[in-house]
Amino acid sequence: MFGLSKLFSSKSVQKQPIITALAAYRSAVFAVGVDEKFINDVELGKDKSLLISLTLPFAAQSEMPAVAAFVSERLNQVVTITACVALPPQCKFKKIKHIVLIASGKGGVGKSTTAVNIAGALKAEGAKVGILDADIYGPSIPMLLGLVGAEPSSKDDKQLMPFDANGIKAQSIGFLVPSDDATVWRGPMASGAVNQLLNETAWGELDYLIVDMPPGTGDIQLTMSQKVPASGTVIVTTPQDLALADAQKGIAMFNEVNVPVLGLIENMSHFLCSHCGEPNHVFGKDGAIKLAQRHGVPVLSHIPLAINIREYSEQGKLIALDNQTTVSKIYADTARLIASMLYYQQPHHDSVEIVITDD
Ligand SMILES: Nc1ncnc2c1ncn2[C@@H]1O[C@H](COP(=O)(O)OP(=O)(O)OP(=O)(O)O)[C@@H](O)[C@H]1O
Repeated sequence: MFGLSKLFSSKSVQKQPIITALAAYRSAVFAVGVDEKFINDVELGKDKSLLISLTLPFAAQSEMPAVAAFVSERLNQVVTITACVALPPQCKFKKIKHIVLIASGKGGVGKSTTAVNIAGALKAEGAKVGILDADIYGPSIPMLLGLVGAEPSSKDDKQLMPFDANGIKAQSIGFLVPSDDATVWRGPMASGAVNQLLNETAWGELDYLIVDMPPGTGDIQLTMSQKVPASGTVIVTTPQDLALADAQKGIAMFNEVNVPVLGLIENMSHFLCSHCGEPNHVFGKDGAIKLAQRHGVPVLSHIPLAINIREYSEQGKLIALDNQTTVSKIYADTARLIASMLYYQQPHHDSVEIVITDD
């Protein structure tokens, strides 16, 4: 997949400076540069510009213009980079490469809004994406994806067909169970229902399945996080002390069940003043950063309190897919970071060899 056979199809291209320039690129997403094994082909255009084609092992297409600008400056030549996304073949569950839980210590912090927009942003970054709404207390994914009233269907009476929302495959516990029933559920019952939904939906091939978890850190959430074969979890919090205290419980819970915490997302982090444009930290400042530092996890993003996030949600549209908005860039940055962390945490990289000598 990442072979070098087709690499440098144009004989007149000098390969080493290109490899060196790509390797020197740095960002939070490409923290160790763009590896030469991602290069698919390099061609010289008629106008002497370089056309580099990459196959990325994680969803990060929207970063290519920045990589191209960097390489272009280094080589003093016009550079265009195109990229497709093909994750390494290992699957976490059936044909699903990664399952990512989106969780929160308390309700109402914007977990579901964040989950659908991360799913949308990963799709926009070139990945095959699904979303599973496991929030038995208040399944809101159907509303957020404009699927209210949709009826689940089955092709063969064995597997449920997922819904298609903007190319994202979606399934919700809300389609199957009235939410009033959920108040009396115990952990094993809830996690059994979610596992059934995970197992009995015809997801097909997915790079990332985002799971919108029920809020909180009780028996239900604990059992679910043990049972779903997740690659990692992202905890959504708001900046208030109470939300942060609950987010801390979330980190402890996932540590207990050995699900890696990829990071925190601080939602409703600040409000941008419509008059002066300055960020106003209505609910407090730096709390998420301090919490993250205490637990050795990163803050993946600070998402503002923005009227258009709520408006898009209420219309069943994904703001992450509207690249005219400032907010969509934040979701895109977050999605690329999550994708990159999932790739680099897998044990398929050349390990660093430590050599101990006598001198
Ligand atoms: N960054 C934001 N800016 C403005 N409004 C937001 C933002 N994030 C979420 N909201 C709004 O806050 C409300 C709650 O969001 P959401 O349903 O995603 O929260 P939740 O944490 O999933 O809730 P629950 O605990 O009930 O599942 C919604 O009206 C949503 O549109």
